[in-house]
Amino acid sequence: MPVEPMVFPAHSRLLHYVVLIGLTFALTLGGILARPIESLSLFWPVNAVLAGVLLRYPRQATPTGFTLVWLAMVGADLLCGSAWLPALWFNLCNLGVVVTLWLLLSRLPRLHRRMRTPHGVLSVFGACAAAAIVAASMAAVMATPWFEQSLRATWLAWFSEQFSTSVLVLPVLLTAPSARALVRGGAQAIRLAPLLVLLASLAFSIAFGGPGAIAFPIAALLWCAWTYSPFLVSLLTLTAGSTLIVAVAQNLMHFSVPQSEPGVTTLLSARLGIAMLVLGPLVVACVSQANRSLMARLAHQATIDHLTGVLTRSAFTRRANTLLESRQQHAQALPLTLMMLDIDHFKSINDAHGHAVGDQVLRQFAATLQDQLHDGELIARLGGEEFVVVLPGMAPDRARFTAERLRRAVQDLHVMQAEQHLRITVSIGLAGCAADMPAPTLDELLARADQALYRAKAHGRNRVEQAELQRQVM
Ligand SMILES: Nc1nc2c(ncn2[C@@H]2O[C@H](COP(=O)(O)OP(=O)(O)OP(=O)(O)O)[C@@H](O)[C@H]2O)c(=O)[nH]1
Repeated sequence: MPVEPMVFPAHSRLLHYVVLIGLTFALTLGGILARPIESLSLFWPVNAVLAGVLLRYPRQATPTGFTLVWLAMVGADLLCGSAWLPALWFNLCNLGVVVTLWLLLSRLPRLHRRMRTPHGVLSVFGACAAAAIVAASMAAVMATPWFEQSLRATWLAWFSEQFSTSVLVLPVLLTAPSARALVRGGAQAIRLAPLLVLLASLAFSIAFGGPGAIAFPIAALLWCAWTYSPFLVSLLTLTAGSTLIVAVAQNLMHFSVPQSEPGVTTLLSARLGIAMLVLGPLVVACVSQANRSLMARLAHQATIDHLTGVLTRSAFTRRANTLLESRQQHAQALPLTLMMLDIDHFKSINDAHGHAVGDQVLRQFAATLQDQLHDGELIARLGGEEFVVVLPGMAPDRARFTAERLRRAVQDLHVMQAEQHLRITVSIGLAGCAADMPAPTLDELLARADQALYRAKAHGRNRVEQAELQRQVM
């Protein structure tokens, strides 16, 4: 889905444009001051950062916004002493990167644009390559008059720099969690081992040297990729990639490719190699994240009933069995009660008002029960309009009062339907064991509570019936 155009009040739009101009100006100034005199910078992250910001906050991605970005770049360049024509033209090349990335990526569905799918990661790589081709081609047009390099060498230098920088920088901005997600997620401990191994393998790459050494950190990066979030992995690929590029540029890794083709320098070859190297870890990071989310969703679906938000039958069975086993292990076993609850004449609600109203009744019924229960007490939906509650530490005689309270709360419940109040009642059967009695199995408890429930229905509904108390001594 493309990014939707948004309408904002004039003063808010103006403020956003001012922020965009300030950001562009500061980034460009920083980039120029950091680059060696009279040469192309080792990194020019301005274009990728601006594209990332505009993709995340598309309010200013308008013709006016792009023009202001260009003017701010030109202004910063002129301030640093560039001549007018090169400043205008080369910043138009830079703008070409921002606009191409925006045009190609803003049309992607959000999931792909935020690199949550392998398709998204590959699309970002493709868009970075396309943007680098646009900038390199534009720059090469003016290469001969302004550079002492050939057209081919200029094209290759621009392409390799723009491609590698975009591939390293853009994923950080696209995968960065929003402020709201950060607050919701809270502080989380991270496993340090993959990070430490990555740092060690980077140091080893530089110490060992040679062209093959740029691939040494790949194993550690893959370990990071299936351990950390895509955002953290993007930060690590940026750190690892830029460290290696600087190391190659400073000749710390002691290798050089023979310049068989004009313009193909050691740095250019290493830059392209390093850019391609980070593709694998980024894909792995997004696949593992998707896998983790899927597992969490499946676990949630298996545990929580989607309609009422209480436990499912299978989750209830697991937890209730654990409860009964732990009761058995105590020297002084605590009492315990299980209740079966069944809404009366629920079929007639469905028949008279429709299934959707029936669902609403089920939701409000479950919410009413949850309101009445305390921490540690279990509630689950066994199926249809039948629910079960377990009260650990409460003997059936006392639990009867709780059951009565639940019955009255349901009786007082008003479900609004087409401006009418719908009323329901519930029948409850309870069974349990007193303190120091042997723990019955869950199936036994359910069967006894079910018989009590049957009696409650038979005796006129909207009532509580209790099964015989288990009297056997442990
Ligand atoms: N709306 C809705 N209805 C459901 C759901 N699951 C089961 N039902 C309906 O629940 C009704 C259960 O009806 P019965 O078992 O005959 O019981 P009853 O009408 O409550 O009668 P008594 O239990 O004897 O008081 C059936 O009509 C089912 O179709 C659900 O998830 N949503």
